[in-house]
Amino acid sequence: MSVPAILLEDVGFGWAEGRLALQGCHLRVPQGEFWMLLGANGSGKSTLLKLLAGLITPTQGRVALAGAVGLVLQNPDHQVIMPSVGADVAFGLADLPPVLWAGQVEQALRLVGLWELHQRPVYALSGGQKQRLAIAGALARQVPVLLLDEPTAFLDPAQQLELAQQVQNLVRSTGITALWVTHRLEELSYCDQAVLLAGGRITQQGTGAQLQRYIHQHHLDTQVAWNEAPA
Ligand SMILES: Nc1ncnc2c1ncn2[C@@H]1O[C@H](COP(=O)(O)OP(=O)(O)OP(=O)(O)O)[C@@H](O)[C@H]1O
Repeated sequence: MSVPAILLEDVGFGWAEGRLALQGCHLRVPQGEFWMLLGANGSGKSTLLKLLAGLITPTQGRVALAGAVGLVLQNPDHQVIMPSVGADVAFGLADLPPVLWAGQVEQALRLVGLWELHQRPVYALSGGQKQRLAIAGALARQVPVLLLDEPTAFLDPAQQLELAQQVQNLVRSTGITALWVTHRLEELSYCDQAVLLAGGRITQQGTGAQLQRYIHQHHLDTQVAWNEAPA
């Protein structure tokens, strides 16, 4: 079996003593696939992404990744910091020799369809364009794994599905692996596989359509907190 892009083996994590935000989590995401992670408020989605991004370390178990990760946050205003599109992507490459910057910036912006706007001020971008700029920042650093934490939280429905489609295309065209956290069932149509988190445990895995069906059949509301894993 080939080396997965993301591997969790029996992972647990507690923010506070005696209470685990994640427990017994097993996950194996093959390289070059687009996966989604779904769960109610407080189910542990952000905690899991923080573990994968290396911001916290597991209390139990093992996390292994194919390489560096790029993290895309809910609100692009928290990570897009330079005044223009091109400058923002170049900023993330500051530790590379400047001779490499131009090519990598152009390639990354072309992949997200923003090259024509590389001189545009960031304040003149739409919400969806800003999220694509944040994704370009990660692509320019040539990370093998992209983690997206509710990237559509601030987008209207049309931009929301457009971004999901664009990430699906990006995964197909570049071979990068993406893990996308969401509350929104309609986004599941774009992923290769999805997993459901409930009460800190991964309780279901399947295609987007299978997860949509499971959630409807069990009358789960992914916007609302359930403390227990569903039966
Ligand atoms: N920095 C923190 N310190 C203490 N507890 C935390 C911290 N971050 C999260 N938690 C707790 O860990 C549990 C899981 O939270 P987490 O933010 O991972 O859930 P989530 O599924 O991402 O929720 P949401 O959809 O609301 O973002 C919750 O009980 C939460 O209160």
